[in-house]
This record gives sequence, structure tokens and C-alpha cells, in this order.
Amino acid sequence: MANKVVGTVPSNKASRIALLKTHQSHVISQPDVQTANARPVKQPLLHEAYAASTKSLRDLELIPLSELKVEIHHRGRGIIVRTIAPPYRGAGAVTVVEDEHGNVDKLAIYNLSETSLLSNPPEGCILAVKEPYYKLNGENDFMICVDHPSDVLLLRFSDPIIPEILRRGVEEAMAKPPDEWKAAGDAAFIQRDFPTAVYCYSEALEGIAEDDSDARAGVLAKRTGTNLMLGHYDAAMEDALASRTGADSDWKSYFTAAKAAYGLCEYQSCKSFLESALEKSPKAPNVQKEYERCLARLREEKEGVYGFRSMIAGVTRQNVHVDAASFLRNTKILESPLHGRGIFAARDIRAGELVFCEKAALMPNQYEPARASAALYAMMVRQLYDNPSLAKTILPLYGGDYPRTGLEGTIVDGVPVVDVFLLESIRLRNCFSSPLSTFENTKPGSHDDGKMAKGVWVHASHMNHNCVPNTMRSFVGDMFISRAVRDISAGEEMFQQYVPIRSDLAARQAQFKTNWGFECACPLCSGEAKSDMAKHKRRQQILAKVEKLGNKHKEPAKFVPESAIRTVDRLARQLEELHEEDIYRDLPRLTLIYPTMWLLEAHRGRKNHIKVVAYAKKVLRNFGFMVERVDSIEDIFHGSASPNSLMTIHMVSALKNASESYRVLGEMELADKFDEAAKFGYMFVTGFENDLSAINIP
Ligand SMILES: C[S@@+](CC[C@H](N)C(=O)[O-])C[C@H]1O[C@@H](n2cnc3c(N)ncnc32)[C@H](O)[C@@H]1O
Repeated sequence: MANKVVGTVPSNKASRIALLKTHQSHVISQPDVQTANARPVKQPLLHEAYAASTKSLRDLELIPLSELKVEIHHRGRGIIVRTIAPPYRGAGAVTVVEDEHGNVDKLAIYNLSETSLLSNPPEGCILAVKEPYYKLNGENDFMICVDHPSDVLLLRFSDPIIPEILRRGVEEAMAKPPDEWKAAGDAAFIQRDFPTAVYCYSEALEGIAEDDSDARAGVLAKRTGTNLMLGHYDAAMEDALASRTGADSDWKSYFTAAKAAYGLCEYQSCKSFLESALEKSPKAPNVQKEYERCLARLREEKEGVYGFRSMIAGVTRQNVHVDAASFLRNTKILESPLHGRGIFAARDIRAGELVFCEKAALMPNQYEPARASAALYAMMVRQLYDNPSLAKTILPLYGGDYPRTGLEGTIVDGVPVVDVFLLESIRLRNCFSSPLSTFENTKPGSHDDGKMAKGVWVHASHMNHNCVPNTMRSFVGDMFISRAVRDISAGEEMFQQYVPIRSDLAARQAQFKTNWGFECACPLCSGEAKSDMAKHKRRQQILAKVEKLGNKHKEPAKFVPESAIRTVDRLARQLEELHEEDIYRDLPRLTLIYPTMWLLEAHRGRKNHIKVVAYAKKVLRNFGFMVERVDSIEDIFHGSASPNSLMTIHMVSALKNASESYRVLGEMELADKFDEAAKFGYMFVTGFENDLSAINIP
């Protein structure tokens, strides 16, 4: 059945009465209150991708609903319809529409921002759908499906493109004088229906003469304030500046423009707006305070000095957003020999130094694993629709091979072209998962539930992957902290690990290929590629044996039979022999990390401190830190002692174990050195200096 109707005009569409009846039953049964956070999101499936319309409605051929063909994207065509029912809302807003010929159909609008009237289109409004997609929804069930928010337009009733017959009846009702529209806007504002308030103020402005600047300024001031509430910062800034009259009262316009600039993280503009506000009214309430707040952001941008500890105290899963600016000056984005663009050091950076610290461009407060991706996608779509200026930051991000028209983000028919499939492609390749605080997350026992949110950090997204990277990331709320784990010279490309790497080379490469479409040729991957295939296989088999035993004795520091220790020790030695010296001399030996960590713990449980030190050094070596080759322990982080090392919390723990055992053995100097190295490493992991009490070893 389904295939038969594809490409045809269906002959068995539901009648107007049947369509309205079914629709009404959905309207009645929908839950009363739906918050933006709880609403389901229709996340796009990339294999169903189609491009957003980039044409103006005026350039499309208008067709009646009766010409819509099933599963066809009607390129070059458009429809103009009136909603004849209130919507019901799930992942989108579904309504019933009629055209000028009396044809009726179901219309589903997805991905519209909650702050737009179109996310909840009232009965009686007139909409245009550009290049509509007519979807087969089930047997004899069809609907016009709008995935790209810019494909649907809310038309002003006075728009001459609207067919006379659709306008009839509503036009008179809408023909209100500006004062009435303004009053209607105020009423909607009081009811916190901000999208309707903006609509009403816009209608009022349409009716006020261009030269009546005072009246215009009054309505613009109201609309700018409302747009600010909605997070429509671009529109708020434009209105605020347009509402200036030259009088001292302009301080308010400048103040609003400054708040909008702050919302967009444009702190230089914010500063100059606040200075203009202060010039007009030096004692204006709150302006000085905001000015100081803005100066603090500019200092962060310049100096990169942050109070990470107080940031942690201020973030919660309900509000991850830190009031801080990004520090990016140590880095440059340049062409990378590996792929596209990469991040390069703008100056010499010592191990441990802040490479950059970036505030998320987009990050919802959503730590539920099942919802985190969808929430980020929805936020990307909403923000790009609400604040078109974001397009210049987000859209240049790498989006894989998703075909672009080049017109995404441009303004057509008054709204930015938002292609949801492109945004999903960008999200997939650029988003990071982040705990609320990496520091809190490294504390044993406080791994809470390990839930991660997802966000987009534009600068960080330019960094390419390396399995043995020279930087490490950590998070506090929506702040991304990148630290150098080795000394980096000016001009050097910087890398991060996209995901914690797998010990199995083939599985690791498959993951990069599937998720990011590249083959990793880092020193570890290209080195390991030279190792015998049979040895790779054998190493994985032995590791599996150790893991099986380890699973039986999950806490080796507690009692473990001597026989288990002997078995793991024997298997670890076999593993060592399976690493070719010429290949692995300067490389981590990933399959040996778990066995040596397990043995370290087992000997710690037995208070065998000599063995603890020996295994701690083996753990370090297996992470790629060649401690035996350096005079001082700090040297493992500086110079070129360990160019292919991996820093992790387990490394920190091994260093700390070594320190404590050296102390028991009376080797105080070594104990202090290892302790210092552990603290230093802990800073890379958590993002800022912390004492080691948080990872206290019992
Ligand atoms: C988040 S982007 C990184 C920045 C990207 N190079 C750009 O031009 O925007 C991720 C993409 O970069 C590429 N990439 C990252 N690391 C790479 C590597 N080590 N080798 C080759 N390509 C890499 C992959 O195509 C991946 O999907």
C-alpha cells in the first residue's frame, strides 16, 4: 500500500470533518502543562536528510493542498494556509490547515523555538510553508511535515501575498490601531506570553508613522525588553539601538543593548554600550555594577585567571552556566596538516599551563543520558533561529560530508535559514560530554551517577584528535578547561583525545572511522600498526584473562589469594614479552595498564611497599612515562622525556601510591618528589590545583 501512493496525489484523504474530529480528540487528550525541558524532541535521522528551503516565498509557485504528492519535497513550490484548529503539541505542534480552495490537511511543525508563536500556532493564523514535504504518516494518513524551522512563516494579515479568501473575516478583526496593539502586547506581557507580546508590539509598530519617533521609541523599548526576556539578543540589541531619541533617557536603550551584548558574550560591545549609558546618566541604577561585571569578563579574556573553586560551588545540574568569559589568547586556529583546521600554540606553553578556557556556546542543563543529545540538538536549532548572529560561529564548524547550499544562516523572508540536518551533523562531530565538575568526579565514591551533559565549545571543536595528546580537558559547569600535559612550543599543533582510547588498535580505529570519519595516524597508532597482528591478538586474549580474574577480585587491596597474584604476575610478564622493544620503546603499553594497576593494589593491600613502588613505576611506564630515564620526577612532565605519555587519574593514583610507599620505606626525598608529581598531574586531570586529599588512598 505505502509504495503505491508514494509520488502520487492520494485519492483517499480524510474528509475535513474526520480530520478535525481526530485532531480534536488529540487536543483534548494532551497533557495540560508542557515545559520546554520535558517536551520530547524529534531528533533528525541523517539518512532522511533534505535541505532547508533557501528561496523567498515570493519566488515560489503557490500550489493548492490538493496537488501535494506523497513523500515528495515540492521544490520550487509553496503553500499558503490558515490554521482551523488549535494545535496539539508533542515533539512538534500539529494543527489542521485549509487553503483558499477549501482543501484541508494536517500540518506538523517541528523544531520551532518555544519562544516563537509558531511553536504553538493559534487557530486562525495564516502560514506559508516553503517547498513543503508531504509525508506518509500511516495508512491513509498524510501530513505536511516541517522539519526546518525556517521553512514555515507566520504571515502578517496585511501581507498582499495572502489570497483574498483566506484573509476574509480576520482582516477586519486584525485592523486595530497601534494603541490597541500596544495594549494587547502589554496584556500578553503581563501574562508572560512573550511571543504574543512581541507579535503585538510588531503590529503596533507597523501602524505608527516613521516620523513619529517618540511613539516608535516607546513601543521599541517594550519590544526590546520582551526580546531580552526571550533570549532574542540580536533582536533586542537592534530594537534597543533603534529606540534611542537623543535624550538622556537613552541610557535605558544603551543599558538594554549592553545586556543583549552580554547575553551574546560580546563583552567589548557591552562595555561601550555601558559607557554610553553612564555618559547619559552617571547615576543610573545598576549600570555601574554591570560595568564592573563586564570589566571582570574582559579581564578573564585577557588574563585567563579564574576562581575555579568558587565556580564549582556555584554550579548545579539545574544551572550549569558560569558567569565567566573565555580565555583563548594562547592559541590560534590555523590550517592543520592532518585535517581542515586545528588549534596551534600562539606561544611556548609549559606543561601544566592553561592552554585555553572556554565558555560553552551552547549547553543545556540536561544530564539525563537519554535526553542529553536531543536537548543539545534542540538548543542548537532554537538558538540559531532566535539569534541569527550565532550562525557565523556555529555553522563554520566541521559537519562531515553533509552537503551545504552555502545559504544556511542567511536571512530569507526575515528569518535565518536553519537546516536541522546540518546542525545535527555538526553536533555529532563537535559536541563534548561533560560532567558537572571533573574535580568532583575524580573523587572515589563521589562519582555520583557519572551522568554527563553535552555541549558545544566552538574553539575546542577545532582541536584534532591524538591518542597521546599534548593537552587534557576538564570541566566546571559549562567551562571547558584545557591544560598542557607536556611542554608545547609556539607554532605546535595541539591535540586532545576525543574519547578515552581503547587498548585494541583495530577497535580504536573503527571507533574513529565510524564516529568521526578519520584514521588516526598518531605516534601510538602508527607505532602499534607495525606490531605483529598475531601479537595484537595474543595481547587482547591475555588481557581478557586478567580482566576475568580481576572481576573476581574487584578490590585487590583487600584480600586476594597469593595464587591470583601469581597468575596475574605471570600474565603481565607474558604481556611484556609480547611488546616489541623497537616499537614500544617510547610508547604506552595499553594492555599492561590494567594488570599492573591491579598488582600494585594487591601489593598495597599486603603492605609490600617495595613491590608497590616497583608496580607504580611499571604503571607509569605503561602509560608512557619513562621515569627510570629522568633524574628528577618533575622532568617527566617537561622537556622531551616522555613525548607519548598519557595522563589519567590512574597515573595520579600510581604516583601517589609510590610517594606513600617511599615514605614508609624512609625514602623521604623520593616520597616528596612523587607527591609533587602526583599533585602536578592531578591539576591536569581536574583543571586546577588541588591537594590530593580528595583521592585519599585508604
Ligand atoms: C571536531 S572536528 C576537528 C576540527 C577539524 N579539523 C576542522 O577542520 O574543523 C573533528 C573532525 O576533524 C577530523 N580529525 C580530527 N582528528 C583527526 C586526526 N587525528 N586525523 C585526521 N582527521 C582528524 C575528523 O574529520 C573529525 O571528524
